[in-house]
Amino acid sequence: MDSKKEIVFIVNPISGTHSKEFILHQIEKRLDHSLYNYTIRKTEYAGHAIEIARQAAEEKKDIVVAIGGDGTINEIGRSLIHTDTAMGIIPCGSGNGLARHLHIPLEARGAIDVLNQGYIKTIDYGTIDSRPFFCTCGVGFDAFVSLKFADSGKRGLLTYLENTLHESLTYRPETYEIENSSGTVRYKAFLIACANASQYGNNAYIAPQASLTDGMMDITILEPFTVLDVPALSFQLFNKTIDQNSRIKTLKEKKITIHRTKEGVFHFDGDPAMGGKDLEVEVISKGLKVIAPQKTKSGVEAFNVLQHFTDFIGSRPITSAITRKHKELLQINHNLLRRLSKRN
Ligand SMILES: Nc1ncnc2c1ncn2[C@@H]1O[C@H](COP(=O)(O)OP(=O)(O)OP(=O)(O)O)[C@@H](O)[C@H]1O
Repeated sequence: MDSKKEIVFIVNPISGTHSKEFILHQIEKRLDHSLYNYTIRKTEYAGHAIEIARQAAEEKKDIVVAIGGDGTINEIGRSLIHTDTAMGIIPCGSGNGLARHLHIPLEARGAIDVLNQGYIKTIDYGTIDSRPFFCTCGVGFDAFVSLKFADSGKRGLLTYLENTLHESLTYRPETYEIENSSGTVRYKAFLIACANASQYGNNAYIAPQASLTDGMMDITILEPFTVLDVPALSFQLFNKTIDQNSRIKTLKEKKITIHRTKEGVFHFDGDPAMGGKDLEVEVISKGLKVIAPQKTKSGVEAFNVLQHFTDFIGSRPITSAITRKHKELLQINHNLLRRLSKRN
């Protein structure tokens, strides 16, 4: 009998901005073929990964690997929860929030090495309005941006930044009530993020204290702020200290209900969905097996700072990459200032 484990790789061809051919080549070259048999499936439409992963779990495959971003991971993860099939990740999205939280290398070779090591850990997941999420979900501005981003037809950090800066100038905070087992509190908020993992992706730590294995959800409430707060908030978002900002309130809960004044959009792992006025958000302890590095190296923080930088500039020669990004950021700043001055 063949004692090798069975892997199904699911490739989302539209995730992120990179070609997937290099990754497929690396799988052929680097995956430990003495341990694994594998098949590769490409998604043909949104939601396809849910079906492929469900079938793989029914067929008792050992591992389903997402080659995509958090949206692909969400589709695969929700078909694998409470099964014996583990999820692997070769990060290939625009943000890669879950992969980054799990310290899975962002380049294919390192991610394949993690599969070869085959260490399995079991993580929590959440649900919002009965839809599973693995990284973050929420209402308010981030849900609104997820809708814009889904409509834009382009992916990537820059598209996200453009949408975010553009929309933040006109977005108005709303009033929400958060109900937990001990009562209900009212907040005026720009956004409410419910986090299983600590970040949205791109090392934007909206809930720096969040753990994937504590059975709890970290809730970050961003109250109304002014343009003057933006630099500190942006810095703290990437510096893992946003919870220290005076405009931020934090809660740790297993289950809440968010009451809104009207129905509208919410997001789960960055994908938008429409929901009613009342949204139940809950964390379910230890529901998904994932393949992840067994130990994170000491000096992870130093590694991350370097990673932020290399992720940002990509693999181009440093000088040309900096010049290109610099020009793009100058253009964004220019547009931002133009809009701000128009409003004043
Ligand atoms: N073949 C396909 N055609 C169109 N859409 C697809 C296809 N396959 C998957 N999708 C959809 O693409 C969406 C985006 O994928 P994903 O989130 O993996 O990439 P990303 O947004 O670039 O990365 P991240 O979420 O990390 O920022 C998913 O929600 C999924 O439903």
